[in-house]
Amino acid sequence: MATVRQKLVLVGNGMAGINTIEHILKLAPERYEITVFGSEPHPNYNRIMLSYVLEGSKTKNEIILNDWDWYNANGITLYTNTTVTHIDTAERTVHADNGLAVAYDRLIIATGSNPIILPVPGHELPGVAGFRDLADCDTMLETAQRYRKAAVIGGGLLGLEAAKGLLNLGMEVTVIHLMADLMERQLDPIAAAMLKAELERQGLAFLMEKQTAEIYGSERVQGVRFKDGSELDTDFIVMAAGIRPNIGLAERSGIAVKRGIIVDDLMRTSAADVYAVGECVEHRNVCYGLVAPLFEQAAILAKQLCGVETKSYEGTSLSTKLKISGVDVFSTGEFLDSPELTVIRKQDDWKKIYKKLLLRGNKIVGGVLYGDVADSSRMQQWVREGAEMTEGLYTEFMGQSGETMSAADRVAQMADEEIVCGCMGISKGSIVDAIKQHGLTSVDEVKTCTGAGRSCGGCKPTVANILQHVLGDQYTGAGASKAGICDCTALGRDEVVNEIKRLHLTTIKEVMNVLGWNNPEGCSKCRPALNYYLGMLWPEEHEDEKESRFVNERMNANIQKDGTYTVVPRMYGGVTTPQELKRIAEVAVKYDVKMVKVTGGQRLDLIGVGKEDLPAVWQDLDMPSGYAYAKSLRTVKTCVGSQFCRFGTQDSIAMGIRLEKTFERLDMPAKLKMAVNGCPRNCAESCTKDIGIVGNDGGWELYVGGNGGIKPRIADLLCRVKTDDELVEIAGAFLQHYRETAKYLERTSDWLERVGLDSIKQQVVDDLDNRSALNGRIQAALADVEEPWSSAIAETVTRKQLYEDIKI
Ligand SMILES: Cc1cc2nc3c(=O)[nH]c(=O)nc-3n(C[C@H](O)[C@H](O)[C@H](O)COP(=O)(O)OP(=O)(O)OC[C@H]3O[C@@H](n4cnc5c(N)ncnc54)[C@H](O)[C@@H]3O)c2cc1C
Ligand SMILES: NC(=O)c1ccc[n+]([C@@H]2O[C@H](COP(=O)([O-])OP(=O)(O)OC[C@H]3O[C@@H](n4cnc5c(N)ncnc54)[C@H](O)[C@@H]3O)[C@@H](O)[C@H]2O)c1
Ligand code: SF4
Ligand code: FES
Repeated sequence: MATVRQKLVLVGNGMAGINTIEHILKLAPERYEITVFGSEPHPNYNRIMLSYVLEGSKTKNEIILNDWDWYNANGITLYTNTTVTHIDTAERTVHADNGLAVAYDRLIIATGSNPIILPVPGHELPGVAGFRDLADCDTMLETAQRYRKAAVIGGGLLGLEAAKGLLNLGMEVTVIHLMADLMERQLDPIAAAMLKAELERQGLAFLMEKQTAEIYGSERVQGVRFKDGSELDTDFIVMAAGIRPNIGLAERSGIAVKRGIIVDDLMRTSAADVYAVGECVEHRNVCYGLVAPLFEQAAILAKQLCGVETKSYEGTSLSTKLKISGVDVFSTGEFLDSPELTVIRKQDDWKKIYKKLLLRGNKIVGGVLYGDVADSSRMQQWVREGAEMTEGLYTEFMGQSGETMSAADRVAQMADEEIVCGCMGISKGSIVDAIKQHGLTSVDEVKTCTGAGRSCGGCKPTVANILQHVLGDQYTGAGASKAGICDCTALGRDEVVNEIKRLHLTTIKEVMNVLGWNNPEGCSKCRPALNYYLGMLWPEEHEDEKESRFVNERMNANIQKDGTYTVVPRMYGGVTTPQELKRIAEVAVKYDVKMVKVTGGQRLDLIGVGKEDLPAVWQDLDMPSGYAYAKSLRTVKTCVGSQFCRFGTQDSIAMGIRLEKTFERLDMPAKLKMAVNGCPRNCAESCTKDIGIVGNDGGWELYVGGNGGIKPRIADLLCRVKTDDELVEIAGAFLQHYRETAKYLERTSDWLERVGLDSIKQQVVDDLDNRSALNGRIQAALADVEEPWSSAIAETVTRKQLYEDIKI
């Protein structure tokens, strides 16, 4: 006879509660019939990642931790949009706001916290929001579309992440802070001042030591008035002045509460068989607001509920990292100087690096890092185990920082018990064991198997370094050819691009710092690749780092073996005029070029121009650059087509010119060529082009992925279209999809073989929403391109430095 399952009810579908259920499902999957109540309409999601949803580097779907199928597959009954209003501890039943009553044998309360909304006059006006859940995120995203000025009240972790998110959305943001120092609960005044200076540099404004007295406005928020009488005009206010444990339900139901729901070391509340976990809890007079302690509590509670022997919960020593790109700040344990503590400090105002350790007696009790946080995990370890300071540890801390060590050395030096993933409490040793035992080969596999990287994602670069350390050359995340990056990092191309997106990294230096590059300067492989990925991801924000480009792209001309250059002006669609030809001839004579050559792409090449003459040649030609040197659209070769050819069914010249004018100048992963033909006779040879177009009676055929170079490949038919506009739209979607998913230097022919024609068809032809989104993004990127020759002529400094070797 099957055993009857006990009824387990969870109130609160958030991170701590569901983490407890995940443990229970592993420990005793048959033990409970599980019911979950959640006030929000979503399945369990990663609240930490709301900061990334706000800044646009993650979608809402991407932050779902357990989707609807997970609940079904594990036989869990989930009531979303349903708030439990009362617990009858005598009847062992919970009652919800929709009239539902569910009996329990065991009950977990995991109701989290609520943001503190300052009860000042005007706090109920439209335009005042908290930042706690997906609904708040939606409010902020919508507001940023319609309004310009935002104020964030509270300069703690949440306030600063909210402020940076709103800034990235294009708002003017002022942070209003009560205290003299930002993040005064985690940082000392020195680190706080460095942080403020960096955030000001990134564009945030600050009003310090300001106490909000009133929010004013007639229909919606118009401004804030402070106790000192000063005011700030604003269209929107985010309150991020701390959180308060959500204890209303427990209190109403007669369960003992103070600031939080009181629990003992086994997470038991004052009511029989009722447990609590997460931010709603008060344990030994402490309420937590970070996931690491909550996950520790969850693991202990799950064991307790499954009858597995467990240690008791003794509290957690906290460490924090701010999730803002370009700002590396870390704090653990105690962080303020005081007379009874010994301070070890290293401050470098030029490199903007600050490190501090605090000792009570000789025991390490806390510390702060700013600018270089590579030592964070070992520092956390020292504090966690209450390590005694020794000569060896002192030299380790004051000497070579983890940042200047190679990644391999850093990982090799880590002790097995050193925690790599602070959120989930996972050590280097357990990651190494999992890699070896389960044959794991990627960061994602480590995440699925061990949980490391599942919360804030901050440990992923270290996980990648451990994979490389354990697997050596077998780790395919590394190595130039496979990853599209190089040996300066253990991360693969997709991991690097995803992290750039997730962390909103905007410069090459920042990528290398934040993602723990082995070689702090990078190399000739990764620098151009990163420059491309950054420009592709952030077309408006990224400032092209020209010094990271290959020489031909830096010079806007191809260098030849004798040190001279070639100049190829644009001839859209291969069409020129007598006037243009005359000018080209005059320039060729004036600058004594060595040869004038007709290229395979239907234009003219002036070969043998001296470097110092380049700007003058471009100026005299008065034609745009043909990009013959660039990873970009080179030529659009056209046949004669219906304008003149007897067989022509389509105007290939007009279409070729339109395509060239639409897509020229945009950076691509590799060089790119097109051809347009007026009929299937295919005189302009579409089959060997990245995009080859063939006209027929009913419209156009679009071929992709052709190549006529070292590795010839005949293009595949992508689709047939009826109108010119549809053709340009699909070409745009194809190009953007290629830009976003190809490895740097990967031609469309290799890319197509790798990702598959069917998948490309689905993304750029069949999925109309995606097609239009891709077009939106390529248009945004095209809006930012400029003509390089005229820019070089206009910028005197560039001109002198690059072409005349004059140091300025
Ligand atoms: C923007 C943001 C960024 C963050 N970043 C970090 C970070 O980088 N690192 C870190 O460690 N922590 C971070 N945190 C904090 C972290 O997200 C929380 O500590 C964690 O989510 C708390 O988990 P919890 O399960 O206790 O509460 P929650 O995740 O809040 O879950 C509680 C759930 O219970 C529901 N609920 C409440 N009452 C009821 C009821 N009566 N009936 C039914 N359902 C109910 C709520 O709607 C909610 O969905 C961040 C928080 C935010 C908001
Ligand atoms: N990266 C992370 O780890 C991260 C990110 C976001 C949120 N969180 C967590 O979410 C929770 C909420 O974050 P938080 O920043 O709101 O809480 P917090 O308590 O850490 O910070 C609140 C800040 O608001 C300031 N403040 C209070 N009253 C104010 C007033 N009237 N005017 C101006 N400033 C005022 C305080 O001085 C304090 O610095 C915390 O538990 C935090 O740990 C963590
Ligand atoms: S492809 Fe057709 S239209 Fe174009 S030139 Fe050749 S025959 Fe004429
Ligand atoms: S440190 Fe946050 S997920 Fe690993």
